Amino acid sequence: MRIHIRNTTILTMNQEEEPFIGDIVIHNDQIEHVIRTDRQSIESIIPPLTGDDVQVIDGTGKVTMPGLINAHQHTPMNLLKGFSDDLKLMDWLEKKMFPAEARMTPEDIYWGSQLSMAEMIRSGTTTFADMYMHMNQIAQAVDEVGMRASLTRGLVFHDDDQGVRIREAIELVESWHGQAKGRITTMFGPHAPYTCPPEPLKEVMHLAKQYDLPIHIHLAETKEEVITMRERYQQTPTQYLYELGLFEQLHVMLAHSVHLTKRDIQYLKGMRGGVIHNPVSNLKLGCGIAPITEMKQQGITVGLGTDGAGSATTLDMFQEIKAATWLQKLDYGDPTVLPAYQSLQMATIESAKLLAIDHETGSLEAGKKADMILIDLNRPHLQPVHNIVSLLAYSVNGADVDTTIVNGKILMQNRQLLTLDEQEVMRQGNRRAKRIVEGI
Ligand SMILES: CSC[C@H]1O[C@@H](n2cnc3c(O)ncnc32)[C@H](O)[C@@H]1O
Ligand SMILES: [Zn+2]
Repeated sequence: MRIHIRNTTILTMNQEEEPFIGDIVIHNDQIEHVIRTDRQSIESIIPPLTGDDVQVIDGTGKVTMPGLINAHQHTPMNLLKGFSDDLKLMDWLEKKMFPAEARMTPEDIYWGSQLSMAEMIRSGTTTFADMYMHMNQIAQAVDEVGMRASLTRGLVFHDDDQGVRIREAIELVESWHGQAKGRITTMFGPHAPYTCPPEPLKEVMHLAKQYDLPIHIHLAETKEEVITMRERYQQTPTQYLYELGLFEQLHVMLAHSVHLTKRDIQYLKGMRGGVIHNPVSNLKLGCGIAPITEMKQQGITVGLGTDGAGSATTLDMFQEIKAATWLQKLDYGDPTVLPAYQSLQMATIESAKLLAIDHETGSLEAGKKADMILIDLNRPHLQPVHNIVSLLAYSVNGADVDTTIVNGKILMQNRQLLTLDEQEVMRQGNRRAKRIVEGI
């Protein structure tokens, strides 16, 4: 099966290549050709593609770019969006989220994750990293819907149930890593320094080494977290992880990383993996501005994620792209800081590096998996077209995405979702959300 996208504006996100007019040919799950037709006729490069096994997409007036990669998510939390706003992180988490999550059934998780997948596909995300519980249900939903995902059983350690959660984390890895035609990968997910004492954290690190898998963890999200860690361990949260050998031994994805000292940034220098910036969630919870410009200057990879819809309130990665660049400009009082292209890199190839799947996705190159989106520029807010990169970073919204393709399969075309029953997902989501939050 081939898909031929004709006469589109292509932004490959490969080594700072400028956008160009061309064609893309997808063969099964892979990109077969990315062809510049502004310089050569397509017929001089490949024979005409015709017949039943070729689907042609007219890309005229559309930009084709790599699918966006949301590197930090809690997909079922979409069911908790908007029920408790304007609270401090710890009040929000401990008084509202944890009690609501304790009421969630495996079916709630299945439908809640699909609600998020519908929103992500609609707004141009093709891959996400998830940390939650009942991960079997999320993996099942990923398999059915067709997205690419890195799945992690979140581990919050209480004395009583440490063994159960670790067993669930191992079961997820053993049952799902490499499944769904290779679209699912897995990691180990100790939740955060303040919920993971040294002994269980060392056990998780040992497992990650044994299975040769990365770690996904929250870090230094609030000032309060820094105070708590100083009281408990006389260390910053980053120093705590560093002293345990985490950055030396493993590929690690660090969500948030807002409150880092200069020395903390030195601890991260040279690490495998890097930092996931979550600017909208950090704004909404009043956490602060992560020092991502400084981290990037030190060679640390910085990707982008929304966090759960419970805090971010939307899963539109185009909002994160804007927030990321604008917050750095504001922080430095300098509009030249974090230019548009770098912000797009964070949402594509840099996030792919964090998920350790940059050999497969994150840029449009022959041989990579066919994960891409088409954005319709035929709208007043996207005209005139002076500069494609500027439009994508500063003017496009998720609702401008026309087509979403993952692993060579079209998940949305002309804004119609093709692999999930959107009405049923919304009906289930609404019904279940009401029951979960009642009385909390
Ligand atoms: C144990 S599964 C993951 C766990 O993380 C919680 N969570 C959601 N958003 C945040 C955040 O911004 N900081 C820390 N923890 C967060 C979620 O409610 C789950 O319980
Ligand atoms: Zn989170």
